[in-house]
Amino acid sequence: MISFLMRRTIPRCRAYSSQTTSELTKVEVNEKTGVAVVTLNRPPVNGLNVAALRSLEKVIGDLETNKCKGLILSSSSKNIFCAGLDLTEIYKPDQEKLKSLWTAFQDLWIKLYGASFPTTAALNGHAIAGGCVLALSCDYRVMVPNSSIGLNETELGISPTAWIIASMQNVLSKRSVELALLQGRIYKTNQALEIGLIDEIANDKDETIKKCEEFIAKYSRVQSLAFSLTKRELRGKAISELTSNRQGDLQFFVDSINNPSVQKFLEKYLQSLKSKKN
Ligand SMILES: CCCCCCCC/C=C\C=C\CC(=O)SCCNC(=O)CCNC(=O)[C@H](O)C(C)(C)COP(=O)(O)OP(=O)(O)OC[C@H]1O[C@@H](n2cnc3c(N)ncnc32)[C@H](O)[C@@H]1OP(=O)(O)O
Repeated sequence: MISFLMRRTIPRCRAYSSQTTSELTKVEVNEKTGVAVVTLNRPPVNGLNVAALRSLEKVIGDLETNKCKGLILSSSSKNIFCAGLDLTEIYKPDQEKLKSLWTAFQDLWIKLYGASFPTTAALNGHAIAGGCVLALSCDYRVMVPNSSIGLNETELGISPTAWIIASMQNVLSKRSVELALLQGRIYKTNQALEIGLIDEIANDKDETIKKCEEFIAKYSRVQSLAFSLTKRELRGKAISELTSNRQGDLQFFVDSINNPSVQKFLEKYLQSLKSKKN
């Protein structure tokens, strides 16, 4: 359990106190503001396996319980926010693990997208596929230059489900969503800003966090209850639709991943990622 100690005399530079809940997700809470920096920590690329998804979901649940004032999602990697689902878990998958993976991803999205406090993504690097979904589930995105963000699922041979489309529709125009999803497009930082996929560019990781803090501070005069009820009104429909069709959504994912042409693509894709270094 994360405890919130509001010691107002703590100097600014020491305000964040480390409260590690797991090696996979580090949590630091600013004791002055009640804002939590949650850092994804699964090297090398923060690939999302069941343990990583569950760890982040638990942290968000704890932050809810402790009436967190805001969340800044970050990464311990130098140049990668998150490379999406762990591809090794969806290539030649164990069927039970595959189901657990998608169920954990659904659970995490429900918590993050529906969080009752302001949420931000401090994108210190690439945010691809599931990594982009994490960013889109937040209320605000700040990214460093020369990084990539987008949903490349159609390139992988799978199609985004309704709740993922809803997350993108929340942020982009209908036209931009169509182009982004149908083309499986990955955007560079400046292109992402142009279409509204991110909200701001920052020079480095520290600045992404500072800009996220500034965004969250804008809510200091807003009543927490009004904030959470309004957010629920805005986002509740997409969440309810997933909640009432979790099994169907899971089956669609499992069938998509088991499709032989998707498996064939994944084999080549993984090889191409590995051979980049040679
Ligand atoms: C309903 C049915 C459809 C369901 C899905 C639809 C909904 C969509 C929503 C969510 C989507 C979920 C699916 C996914 O998330 S699948 C994951 C897709 N991810 C990617 O395509 C990203 C692939 N990676 C990259 O492009 C690059 O690695 C990059 C992140 C840009 C970083 O590049 P770089 O800094 O050059 O690092 P490397 O490429 O050398 O990578 C370092 C090592 O990490 C391995 N790697 C990379 N990505 C992954 C990954 N996602 N999972 C596991 N491993 C990964 C890479 O192979 C290198 O390994 P090694 O050091 O052993 O060579």
